[in-house]
Amino acid sequence: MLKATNISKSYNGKTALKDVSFEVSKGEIFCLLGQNGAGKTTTINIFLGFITKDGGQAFVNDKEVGKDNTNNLTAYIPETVQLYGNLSSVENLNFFSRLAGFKYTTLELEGFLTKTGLQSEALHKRLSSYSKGMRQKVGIAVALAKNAEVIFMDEPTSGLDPKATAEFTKTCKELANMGKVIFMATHDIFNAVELATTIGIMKEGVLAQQLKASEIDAGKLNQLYLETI
Ligand SMILES: Nc1ncnc2c1ncn2[C@@H]1O[C@H](COP(=O)(O)OP(=O)(O)OP(=O)(O)O)[C@@H](O)[C@H]1O
Repeated sequence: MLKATNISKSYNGKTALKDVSFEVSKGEIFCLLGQNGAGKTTTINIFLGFITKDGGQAFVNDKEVGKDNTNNLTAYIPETVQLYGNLSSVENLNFFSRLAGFKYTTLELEGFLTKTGLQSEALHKRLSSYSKGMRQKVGIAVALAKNAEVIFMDEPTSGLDPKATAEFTKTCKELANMGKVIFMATHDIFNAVELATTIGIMKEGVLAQQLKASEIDAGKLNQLYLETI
């Protein structure tokens, strides 16, 4: 579903990624930890085709990023989801779905939004009144409406309160149960243990650790993280 083979990337001679390899299967959630500047966002940006790599290969569903068209297979939810504040979530979703080539009825659009846990009272209110967690739900609905197979997220729990984080965790698990792949960069060790199937720890552009989340608890992961970085 998602495969990196020896990906490397430098910026002005400075290594950002070095021989990064991993595989993520259908229904898995991969949480990538690492200090600021470790290379997490660069990894995501290469898979999304936002930047080019210097070496190695990135595959989404056996299609190679940069050679085949992988745009419709992926969705991206940045830390702050950019949407139109003067439009409602239904209107935003309609706009972004059409951009991706999909046309839905209002009922279908409402269905995608409520699937993410958004309250039905909020669906026709302007986005400018939404909290960060609510905006994130609209971002997830866009990924669902686009029928993306792989959802990339950057710092998704940053700035979310504990209830919003719990709702987000529940939604991610539902997406994984639907067969989606979730690949996220995060600093949230506790959420990574709760959410991930696989955890990676990146150090200075190298994927230094890869482990099954079921094999570790938050205390041990925290210790391993501090020993690794
Ligand atoms: N556009 C760019 N130009 C030059 N250097 C860059 C650029 N983008 C990233 N870098 C460098 O590449 C390295 C990896 O950065 P990256 O943003 O991938 O790290 P990160 O792990 O996502 O960090 P953070 O947790 O702060 O988001 C860093 O040394 C960074 O300074």
